[in-house]
Amino acid sequence: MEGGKLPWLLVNEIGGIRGILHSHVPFLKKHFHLITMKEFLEDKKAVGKKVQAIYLWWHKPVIDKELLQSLPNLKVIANSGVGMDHLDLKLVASFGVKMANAPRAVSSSTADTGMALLLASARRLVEVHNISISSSTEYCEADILGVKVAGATLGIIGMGSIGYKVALRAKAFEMNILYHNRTRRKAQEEQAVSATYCKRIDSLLQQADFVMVVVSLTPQTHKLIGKRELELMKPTATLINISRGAVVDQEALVAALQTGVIGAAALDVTSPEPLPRDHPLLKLKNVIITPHLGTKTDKASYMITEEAVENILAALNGLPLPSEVLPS
Ligand SMILES: O=CC(=O)O
Repeated sequence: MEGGKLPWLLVNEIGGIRGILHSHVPFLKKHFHLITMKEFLEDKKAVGKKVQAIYLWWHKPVIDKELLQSLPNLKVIANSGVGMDHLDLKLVASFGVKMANAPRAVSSSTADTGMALLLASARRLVEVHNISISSSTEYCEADILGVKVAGATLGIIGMGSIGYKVALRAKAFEMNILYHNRTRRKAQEEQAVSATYCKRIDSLLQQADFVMVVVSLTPQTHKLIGKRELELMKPTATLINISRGAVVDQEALVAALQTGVIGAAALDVTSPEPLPRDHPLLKLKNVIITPHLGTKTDKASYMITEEAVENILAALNGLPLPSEVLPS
């Protein structure tokens, strides 16, 4: 636990289910003395005084008042992703601690996840995979007919950097693109991806064959897609969620899928994650669920760590943080 002159960086653990990746350790060690939660808890007082930064790896460790109180020299918390809904931003700021996220690193891989879910749901990849590996590989064509993606309409709710990259991909798949966003994108950006702005979410929901939710979770977007919104969608439509589970009213979604109000759902996020093993969503044939795959690719996850290091070093050197997040 020596540490030398490098600043001390607290991480949840190294490797394992909730730990930073082993492959990132050499890079992190060039800049910091790494300390894990386990080491911190073994000698809270001595270690607590030395920690200047925390790197949150997929929401861990949990930041609460008690932890903040035991780290008197903490200057900055960097998050391994873009969504900050798991952090009490006001609480952290009240300790004079800065916060940063990693918006640059995540957009392409998260957009790929959205597109992968769209295609997998449209072409029923999970169902047909199961047929292919079952003992009887016979099937009736009528049972595996999918939805033609080219010419179908995709409605993107939330046209930030991830939504925009989804639109770029959807354009290449010859889809018609509608989007809804608090603020309209510039005309040249709309033209670049051939997207049409819908001021009202309702009109997007009524027209789309695929609705993809890409907004951040905030008090305003909590249960943005509820019973009313699902009922506006086409009975053949698919809902894809790559934002946060709580943006969709999950009970209403289960009912909509069970009763044919909508056709299918493909969810990278749920509430909670993972779902309890007896959850009705896990029993539906017209649902695909992935375990918050979002950004999880080799390059994106390394870039996230690079972005975190950039932010932490800026904070420790009293410089502006490239991706500072302020409490609203
Ligand atoms: O969930 C992914 C992120 O917050 O970047």
